[in-house]
Amino acid sequence: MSASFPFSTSVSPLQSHEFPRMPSLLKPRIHLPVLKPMTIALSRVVLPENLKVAASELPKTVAEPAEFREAEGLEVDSVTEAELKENGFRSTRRTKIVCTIGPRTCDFEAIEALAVGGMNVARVNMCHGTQEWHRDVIRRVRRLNEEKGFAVAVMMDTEGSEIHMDDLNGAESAKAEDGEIWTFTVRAFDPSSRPERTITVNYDGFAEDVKVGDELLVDGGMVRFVVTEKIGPDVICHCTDPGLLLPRANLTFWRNGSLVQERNAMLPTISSKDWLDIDFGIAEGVDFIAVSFVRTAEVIKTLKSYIRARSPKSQISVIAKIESIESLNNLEEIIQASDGAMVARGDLGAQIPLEQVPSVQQEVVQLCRELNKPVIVASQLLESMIEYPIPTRAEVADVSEAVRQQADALMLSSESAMGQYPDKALAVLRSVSLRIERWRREEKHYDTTDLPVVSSSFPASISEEICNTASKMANKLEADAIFVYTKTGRIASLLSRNRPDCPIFAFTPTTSIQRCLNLQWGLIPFRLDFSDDMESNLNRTFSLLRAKGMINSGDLIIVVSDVLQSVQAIKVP
Ligand SMILES: Nc1ncnc2c1ncn2[C@@H]1O[C@H](COP(=O)(O)OP(=O)(O)OP(=O)(O)O)[C@@H](O)[C@H]1O
Ligand SMILES: CC(=O)C(=O)O
Ligand SMILES: [K+]
Ligand SMILES: [Mg+2]
Repeated sequence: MSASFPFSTSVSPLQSHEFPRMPSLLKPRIHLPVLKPMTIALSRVVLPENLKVAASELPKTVAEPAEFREAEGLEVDSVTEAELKENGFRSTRRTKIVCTIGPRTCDFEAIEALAVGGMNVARVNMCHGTQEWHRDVIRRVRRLNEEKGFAVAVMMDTEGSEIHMDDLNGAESAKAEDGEIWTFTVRAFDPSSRPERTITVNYDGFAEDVKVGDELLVDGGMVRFVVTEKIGPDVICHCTDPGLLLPRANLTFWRNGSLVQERNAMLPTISSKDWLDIDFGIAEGVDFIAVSFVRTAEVIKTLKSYIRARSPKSQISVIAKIESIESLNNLEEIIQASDGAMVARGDLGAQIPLEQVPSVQQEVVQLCRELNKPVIVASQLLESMIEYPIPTRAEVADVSEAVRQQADALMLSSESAMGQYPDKALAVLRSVSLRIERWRREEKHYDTTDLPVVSSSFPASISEEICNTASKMANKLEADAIFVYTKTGRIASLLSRNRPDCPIFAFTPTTSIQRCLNLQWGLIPFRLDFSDDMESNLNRTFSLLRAKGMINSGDLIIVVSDVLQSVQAIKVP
């Protein structure tokens, strides 16, 4: 596994697409019924956490304390349930979808529409908005889960110490025309006193670090300027590639064809504002924290131990965003230390030549799979859908490629945060994922990847081998599904990592692990209280799922659990 990349340092030209396009015929949007989770009471064995008794020694049923009865039954995301019933579970979507929530999608109805459309994870980006704004969004997602039976996870994305422009005093964008003179400054202004064509930069060392002749790239080259003069805190620039400046757009500067990394490279990965946002995220109980501009594994380890100390019981997963050159040089250690990774192609494409982004994407996706970490492919998947109701053919090809690589999840950014067609963009991700996944199965593109051992202890490596074997068995026997009973989620991940042909029904007792599993490829997470008596667990789940119409008698199920270290092949009675 190679973790270093040879980079050329040339600046690659890429313009924003300016093709005029015709209004087009749209596929009808998919409307799925929203169903309440159904709770069916059945008697069962309740085993206290600290009581270790062989399953065979347990009575088949015991009277249970009242507090357990509440949580009894089987809960699955209501949209997943509808999909399972509609299409049969062999054809459910394996690739997960993360949607960034922004001004266009922040109200309850809009979030609900995204959830109905298949959003698995809602992302809030702390670069934008206030904590209050994000708190409202997070609570709406939680309320939606509670009231309407979704299991949408929440991801908080840190701002990080990137250099960016100000928020344009609330304007949606500003247009920079070819040849115009703009001033980038470290001075701040009141909205009323801001001079025309003047942008405040958030990094105090900015005016000192840039030199006359440097190129200033907005959002990785969507708009370009050249520095013509420096006057104290003001940097006077000449626009060489016109385009739209968006609020808080990222800025990089380049000298003689290389990215300039002077003092900004010394800024901390997690700024003091980020630590406040992290405290906020822990308090709000987010499921994932995505760390921007990670450079080393150390920062991930520090954050993970901070979360453990602040909130020992929380299940927050830390996602490393791969978007800087340094992260590529330390890729393997970073991914190893994290609970997952994101190929953040937006900033990545501003740090390395664009033509190197696809190979880095493939490398990160592959490495994550080897190390058993979920991976998200992010940014500009459907960029043109910010303005247009259908994607370009090239965008569909890009999404297809990420699905073909079997990334765990795809992410919408501006398309869902501030675009005109968030629901249509989501529907495109869904339909392309379904089509490409089916094509891959039909073509029998079976994976022959030999996955390296990831477990560090002997018992863990037994579970790992069981999962590998179970997946192979499922493919060979053309099983309808794999059922996995897991308290920690680990063996569900190990099964997902094998990318088997059939879906994986993951039963787990806690809602936080259920939400967390929602980011991983091919997993259909259910919340279910189960016991150490696998026979009774199975009988119970079979009858619950049969009653819901989600499985049928005669379906072939491969069963794995962290209770029994075994693989079973069972026909649903
Ligand atoms: N909470 C928000 N409030 C206002 N605008 C937002 C919000 N979240 C996102 N946006 C808008 O959507 C755009 C895309 O969102 P995204 O999260 O991808 O941000 P970004 O700043 O481009 O990237 P990064 O993830 O690198 O921070 C942003 O540039 C911004 O214009
Ligand atoms: C998502 C993100 O941070 C990026 O693409 O830069
Ligand atoms: K961010
Ligand atoms: Mg970024």
